[in-house]
Amino acid sequence: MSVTTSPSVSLEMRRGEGERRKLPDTVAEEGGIVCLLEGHPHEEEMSGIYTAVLQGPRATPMLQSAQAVLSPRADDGEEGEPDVIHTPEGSPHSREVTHTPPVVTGELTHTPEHTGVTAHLPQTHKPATHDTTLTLTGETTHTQQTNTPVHPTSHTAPGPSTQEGRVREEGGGGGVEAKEDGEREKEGGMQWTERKEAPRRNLWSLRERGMNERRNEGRREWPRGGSLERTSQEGCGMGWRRGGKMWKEHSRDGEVEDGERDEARSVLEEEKRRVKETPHHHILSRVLVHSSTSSSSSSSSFNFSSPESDEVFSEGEETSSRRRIMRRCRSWRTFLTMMQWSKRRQSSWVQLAGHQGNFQLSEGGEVLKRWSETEGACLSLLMSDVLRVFVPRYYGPLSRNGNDYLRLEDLLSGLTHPVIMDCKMGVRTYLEEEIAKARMSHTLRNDMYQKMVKVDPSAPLAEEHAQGAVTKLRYMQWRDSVSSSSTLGFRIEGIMLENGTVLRDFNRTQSIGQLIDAFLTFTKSNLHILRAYQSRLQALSDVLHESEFFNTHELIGSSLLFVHDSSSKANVWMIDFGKSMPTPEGIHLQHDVAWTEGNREDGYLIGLASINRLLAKAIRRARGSGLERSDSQTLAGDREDEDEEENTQSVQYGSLNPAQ
Ligand SMILES: Nc1ncnc2c1ncn2[C@@H]1O[C@H](COP(=O)(O)OP(=O)(O)OP(=O)(O)O)[C@@H](O)[C@H]1O
Ligand SMILES: O=P(O)(O)O[C@@H]1[C@H](O)[C@H](O)[C@@H](OP(=O)(O)O)[C@H](OP(=O)(O)O)[C@H]1O
Repeated sequence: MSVTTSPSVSLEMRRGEGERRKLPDTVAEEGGIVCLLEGHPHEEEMSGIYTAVLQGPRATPMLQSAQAVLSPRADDGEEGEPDVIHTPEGSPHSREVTHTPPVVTGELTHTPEHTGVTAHLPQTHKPATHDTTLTLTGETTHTQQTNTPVHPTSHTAPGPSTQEGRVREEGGGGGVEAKEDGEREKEGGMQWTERKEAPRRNLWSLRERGMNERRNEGRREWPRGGSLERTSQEGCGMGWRRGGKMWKEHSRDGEVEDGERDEARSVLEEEKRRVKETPHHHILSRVLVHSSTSSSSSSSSFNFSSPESDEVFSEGEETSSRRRIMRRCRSWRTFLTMMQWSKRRQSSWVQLAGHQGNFQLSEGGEVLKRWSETEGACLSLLMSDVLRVFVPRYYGPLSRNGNDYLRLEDLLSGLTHPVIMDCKMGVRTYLEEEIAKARMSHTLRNDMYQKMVKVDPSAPLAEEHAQGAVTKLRYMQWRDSVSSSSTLGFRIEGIMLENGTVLRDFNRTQSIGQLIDAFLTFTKSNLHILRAYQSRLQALSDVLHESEFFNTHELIGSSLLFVHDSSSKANVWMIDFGKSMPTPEGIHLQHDVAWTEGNREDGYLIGLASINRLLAKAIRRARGSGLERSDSQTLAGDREDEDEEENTQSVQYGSLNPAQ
């Protein structure tokens, strides 16, 4: 069987600001497999995961992301599965790959002189009777998410316009062509259906638009205080990783034929087994996690094995180590299968802080957060509060396979290389009820003792060392006191930089100077971004004073999520209401005064004011690097202020009152 993909396989790379590059020297085969041959001149830059846009009437939506590195070598092949690359002499860019695994035999020939790519495919693949064009974009874009119910919006647009399509959509013009289901099916005879609702708008779009509609939709779906609706008919498979175990749901949608699915599944199992035996690698593990999801799922789970671990794709990875790891992925067929099954949309989504395994990326620009009655109630109220513009949209609860979730707007959706920072707000991160509980029972936590010792071996008391454990309250109070929570009313939980590096070591980041440095690192001292944050926080501050929700709730353990991307737009979101409680009758919180047990004050506004103050200082310092005379004088003045503040930073807004 011979299949021709035409007119070309083009691969567009978008990394960094405005950088776009077409890289035509790639190899593809039907089904959306794209690989970059080892030694390809762009191999290094191209390493990464790319989102594929399948086009053409018979393009099967089998691939949504692909690792654009393939390093099969003759000597890497397992017995019975030789992978051979022939490099025609004198033709550095042209290679012939002959693949002869036991079950699948096939051949891919790439002729860069021509625009076409010819693929001789094994019989196990479905025949393609029409031309197929495959385009990869090396960036995150939610519009390509093609879980069964979602059709790639770029179906009628060439790959490079994928981004443009999204931008048009953001602009509110609805520029992306969206055809009705029937039309699509007629057109291509495809088995997928179009999701009529346009994919989620971008973070930066005017959020008011459609908000009421959404809210009403939310109300319809789930009356406040009502019970959870089962909405598993959404039918999207999803994987959830918990304690290293993966369970799967399988979609009812059968894009991939059963035989193929079973076969691929067994190959996948084999690969998982093999990967277990190989050292963990960020890129590979991410690919594997993705490919472990059900075949027709666009959902995926992220597993951050420890707060320090960083499974985010690291672009700073050493090339040779990348190659080494990818070589371990040596079965051509397995690799292809992994790619084919990697059906989730590509996203830079990361869970920066919080409980591991609490989130899943879902389809349609949503994330699923593990259900919490308290958080659900807060989000419900917030959707009709003035604060709603600062809160991810809440689409109601969702039950799936016996698990309940909150459906939330994915705040990273549509962003290219987002840069994010999570600041936990407030002068304390535990509820007063937790103090009462701690008094009743002295449950000891070894895990918290371990975390404590890791940060400061001298922190536990002799008794705690002896028992190798601490109470949760003790740990939480210690956490608040060694970070900037107690003194400044907020602390940095984590930062993800543009290149995917995740910084989480802020346990003891407490001084003004350290925090300003962190802000400058986070914003790369970009004045535009710093100012954008400042103005967003000012707006938040104004709205908080108007908010009924804020007036009537104690916000504990809630975060502000700072997000910007390469376009220098910046936004701040209020997230995590899992411990936000309605204040008892008769208590009216001011949010900007010190906490003493019983007054329930959370110090949220103390934190906000501190961040604002630090941003102002960071701005002055960033400006100072411009070396205008007046600025450098101000800068020197600032430094003195900071030193002074650092020395006088003993005010504890959270009055430590250990219960033990
Ligand atoms: N709506 C969202 N969109 C995108 N990312 C999100 C969203 N909500 C949360 N996150 C990511 O998940 C992380 C943890 O969120 P959150 O604080 O809500 O989780 P949690 O498990 O309740 O935390 P904690 O353990 O502190 O209570 C955030 O730092 C952020 O990176
Ligand atoms: O950030 P760290 O240092 O890892 O510590 C965690 C953090 O304080 C969480 O807020 C807390 O969950 P809650 O806010 O929900 O209580 C969690 O308690 P937990 O382990 O009992 O979940 C702590 O382990």
